[in-house]
Amino acid sequence: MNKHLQLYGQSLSLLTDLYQLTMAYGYWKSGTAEKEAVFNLFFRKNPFGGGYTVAAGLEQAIDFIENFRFSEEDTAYLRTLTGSDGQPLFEAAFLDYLQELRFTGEVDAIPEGTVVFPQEPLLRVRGPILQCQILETPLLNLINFQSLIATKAARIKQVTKGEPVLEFGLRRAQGMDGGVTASRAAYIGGADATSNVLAGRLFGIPVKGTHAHSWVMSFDSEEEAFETYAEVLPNNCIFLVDTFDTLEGVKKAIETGKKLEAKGYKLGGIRLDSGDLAYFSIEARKLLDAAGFKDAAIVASNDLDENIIQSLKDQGATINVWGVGTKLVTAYDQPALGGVYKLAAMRNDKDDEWEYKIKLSEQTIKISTPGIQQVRRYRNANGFIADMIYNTEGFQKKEEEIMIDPMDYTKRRKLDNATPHEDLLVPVFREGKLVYNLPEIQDVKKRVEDQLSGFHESIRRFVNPHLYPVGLEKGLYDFKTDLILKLRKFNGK
Ligand SMILES: Nc1ncnc2c1ncn2[C@@H]1O[C@H](COP(=O)(O)OP(=O)(O)OP(=O)(O)O)[C@@H](O)[C@H]1O
Ligand SMILES: O=P(O)(O)OC[C@H]1O[C@H](OP(=O)(O)OP(=O)(O)O)[C@H](O)[C@@H]1O
Ligand SMILES: O=C(O)c1cccnc1
Repeated sequence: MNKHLQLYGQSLSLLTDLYQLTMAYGYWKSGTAEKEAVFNLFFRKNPFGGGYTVAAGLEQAIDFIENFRFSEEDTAYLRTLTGSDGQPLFEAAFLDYLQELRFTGEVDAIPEGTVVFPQEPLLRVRGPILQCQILETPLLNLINFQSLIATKAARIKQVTKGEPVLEFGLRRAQGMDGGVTASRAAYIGGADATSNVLAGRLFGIPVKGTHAHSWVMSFDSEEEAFETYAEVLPNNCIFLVDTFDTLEGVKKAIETGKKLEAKGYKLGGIRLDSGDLAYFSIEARKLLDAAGFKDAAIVASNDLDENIIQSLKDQGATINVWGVGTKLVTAYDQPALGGVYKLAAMRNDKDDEWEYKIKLSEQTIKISTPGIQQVRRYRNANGFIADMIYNTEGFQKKEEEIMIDPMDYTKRRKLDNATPHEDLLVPVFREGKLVYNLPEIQDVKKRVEDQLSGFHESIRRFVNPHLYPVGLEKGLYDFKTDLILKLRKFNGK
C-alpha cells in the first residue's frame, strides 16, 4: 500500500503558503538560494494550560521531506499565477529549477513521543535557505497538529488512570486528514484504540467499536436489536443501552448476555451515551454485578474530555472504558499549538562563518534564540531535572554547566555533567538522505508513558502546573543578550 502523504490523489509539495514560494523565487533570483541556513521549530506555550507537551508528527514530516518534489503538473500550475500587473509571478527558468529541486540538507529532531517544553527545538533544519524556507509551512502543519492531539490524549489518559480510552472522533474531526492524523496522534498520546478503520489500516492502531442508536431504532424492540446483534457478532457485544430507558436497557443487555454465555460467549459490556453518566454507571454496575457479569465493561461516551472524566471519577462513576471523540480530535479547548519556525543562523559569504540570526520583539517570549540548537536533558535518581538548550557550534563540554531562564536572568541553575544526561535531537537526514530508523508506533506510544513517568507529577497537574526548568546554556544566553543589545543599537555600558 502506498502510505505516502497525499490529498485528492496529489503529492503535497504545493502544500505550502504562497509566500514561501515567492521568497524562494527571491532567493533564487538574487543568488542566495544555496546559502546555508539553520531553522529551529519550537513552540512558546504548552497547550491546554498544562505543564508539558508530547512531540508527535515526525514520521509524517519525514515522509513529506523524502517525497518533496515539484512535478510537471505542480510547476504548470505555478506558471499560471500572476502578480498585480497580470504578468506571471515566476519566470520559467525558476520553475525548471523547482522541478529539479530535492531536499539535500540535514534534519535533526526530537523523537516522537518525547515530552517536550516551550522554547525547545523539536526539529532543526539545516541546508540551502531556499529548501529550508519552503519546508516551513508543511513542517509546522504536521508537527503542530499531531503534538497538540497527542498532548490532549496524554491528559485524558492521565485521568483515566490507565483505563482504556477509545478514540471515537472521526465524524467530527477537522476534515479527513484531520481525522486520520488525529487518530494516529491520539493513539501515540494515550488512546488505546480508534473507531477509525483507515487509521487502523494505515498505522497499525487497534480498531474497536460498539453500535449506534440507529441499530436499536431499526428494530421493533431493544430486546430484538440486542439479540440479533448477538447472533451476528457474538464476539463483539457491547450494547448501547440508552436509546429508550437506560436502566431498562441494561436489564435487556443482561438478558442477552445470559444467552450469549449459554452459547459459550461473553457479554463484553454496555455503553452509556447520555444522561448522568455517574449515576447510570453506578446503577448499571449494581445490575451487572448482581447478574454475575462482574467482568462486563461499562463504556461511556458523550462529549467527554479530561475535566468531565475527572469529575465523573470524583463522583464515584464506575465507568471503566472511556469513549472520547470530538473534544479529543479537535483539541476542543485549544484548537492549535502555536509552533513556529525561525531562522537561527546563516553562513556568512565573507569568511564562511556562521552569522547568527534573531527576531526581536517587544515581548521577551517572542524574541527568538539564535544558534544551531540542541537540548540536553539531565536526570537524577528521581527522574528528569532540567533541560538545557545550547548552541552545538563551538560548544565545549565543561564539568558543570550554568543554565539561565530565558525569561528571567536571575533564575539560574548549575548542572553537573557527571550526572546522567541525554541530547534529545537525533540525526534524521544527512545530505538529504534519511539516516533515522523510524520506530514502530507501539514504541512511540510506550515512549510517552516512559517519559511521563520520568517527570515529577507536579508538571502533570492541570491547575497551575509546575514549570519544568528549561534554560539556555550560559554561553548561549550571553550571546543572545549581546545580539539583542547590538540590534537595538544599545551602545551604553
Ligand atoms: N455526572 C456527571 N458529571 C459531570 N458531567 C456529566 C455527568 N454526566 C454526564 N456529564 C456530561 O455532561 C454533558 C451532558 O450533556 P447533555 O445534557 O447534552 O447530554 P444528555 O443529557 O445526555 O443529552 P444528549 O442526549 O443530547 O447527549 C456531557 O458532556 C456529559 O459527558
Ligand atoms: O461525544 P463524542 O466525544 O464526540 O464521542 C462520539 C459520539 O459520537 C456518537 O454520537 P452521535 O454521532 O450518534 O451523536 P449524539 O450521541 O450526539 O447524538 C457517540 O454516541 C458519541 O456520543
Ligand atoms: O463504536 C462506537 O461506539 C462509536 C464509534 C464512533 C462514534 N461513537 C461511538
